[in-house]
Amino acid sequence: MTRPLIDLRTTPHGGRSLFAIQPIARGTVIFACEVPFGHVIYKDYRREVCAQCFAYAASTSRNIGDPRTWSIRSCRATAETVWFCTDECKVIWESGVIGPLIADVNALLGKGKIATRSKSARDGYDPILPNGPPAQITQDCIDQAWVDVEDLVSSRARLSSYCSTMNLEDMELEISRLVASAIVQRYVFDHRLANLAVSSIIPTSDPWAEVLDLQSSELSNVSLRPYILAAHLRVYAFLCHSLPKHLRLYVPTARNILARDTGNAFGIWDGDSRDEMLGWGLWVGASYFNHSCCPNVEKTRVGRAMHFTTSRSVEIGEELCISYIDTNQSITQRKQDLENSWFFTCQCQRCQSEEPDEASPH
Ligand SMILES: C[S@@+](CC[C@H](N)C(=O)[O-])C[C@H]1O[C@@H](n2cnc3c(N)ncnc32)[C@H](O)[C@@H]1O
Repeated sequence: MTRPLIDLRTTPHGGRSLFAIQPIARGTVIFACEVPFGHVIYKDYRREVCAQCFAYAASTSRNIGDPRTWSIRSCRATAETVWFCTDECKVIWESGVIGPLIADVNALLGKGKIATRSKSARDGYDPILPNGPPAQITQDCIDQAWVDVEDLVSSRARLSSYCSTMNLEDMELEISRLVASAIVQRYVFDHRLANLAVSSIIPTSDPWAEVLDLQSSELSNVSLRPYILAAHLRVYAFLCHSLPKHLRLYVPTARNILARDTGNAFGIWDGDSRDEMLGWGLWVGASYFNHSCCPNVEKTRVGRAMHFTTSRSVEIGEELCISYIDTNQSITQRKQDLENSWFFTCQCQRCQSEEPDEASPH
């Protein structure tokens, strides 16, 4: 048996993080997470992204003469149509349980969205948070807003009436699809309908326990962008309304997923040059990599999997970090990006040693 290369430890500066427990040569794959626990491909890309391996038809790495959308597809009456790059991908997807179930659910969400759009509220008033976001965001007021929405969804009649006038934005529908796909995976796991190959750093047999173990950024996210609270509550009400009965049982877990999505999700990019972001997903086991502005690990998407490879040789005891942002930027820009999108102040060695540059004039 090979000795493990990495270990999860608590740091003084950035919560838990991964460390090398033996010297590691450059180019070593130190961790691979095979499938996302919940993902979404943006609406505009769905005909161009293979539902099985996420290959992008209009990728710049393909020949210009190639068709820019896929032609192989799966279309069942109950499901949303999905496209594939090859017959082989179609066979793999159709023989699985999760993909077809997610396509069924997405068809329901798509119908729900059409209904809500045609009757959308005109003045932006939303009874879900009637007084708008709280002036001072605290954990208590977020908790209270969730108690209030719970009250709304507890009555099927009030929920239907609310959903028939709600104004669900396109991005909120995408978030609903991500949450719904995670709920499907939880359902599949609980009912032992398929083996979930979710590789983890923390040994546990329950992928849902892994999701709950991820760091929540609910308070920091809502504090920085108060409109997110209403968006999350709308997504929740929409899912309570639209999901089939056997999945509705799991909808209360939506808050846990929403709280952990921002801060742990990875973009699904076209290739490593990050030309286009096609969607995003939660590769749960992979979310323990901290950020460094001088990283020693590179993340690569290989089909549905995320692989993590050392970009230089690493000594025993060294922290293993990826980069969450473009590290070719100035320290001011990096700091801003990390604070705005990831809600933390970077404590990496490079940021500690670099002098702050002149802030750009506004
Ligand atoms: C994807 S999680 C990484 C795992 C996380 N440390 C944990 O305990 O679950 C991202 C969070 O880790 C922390 N973090 C990551 N990189 C950091 C850094 N360079 N400096 C400070 N905190 C960092 C921040 O709290 C950030 O929100």
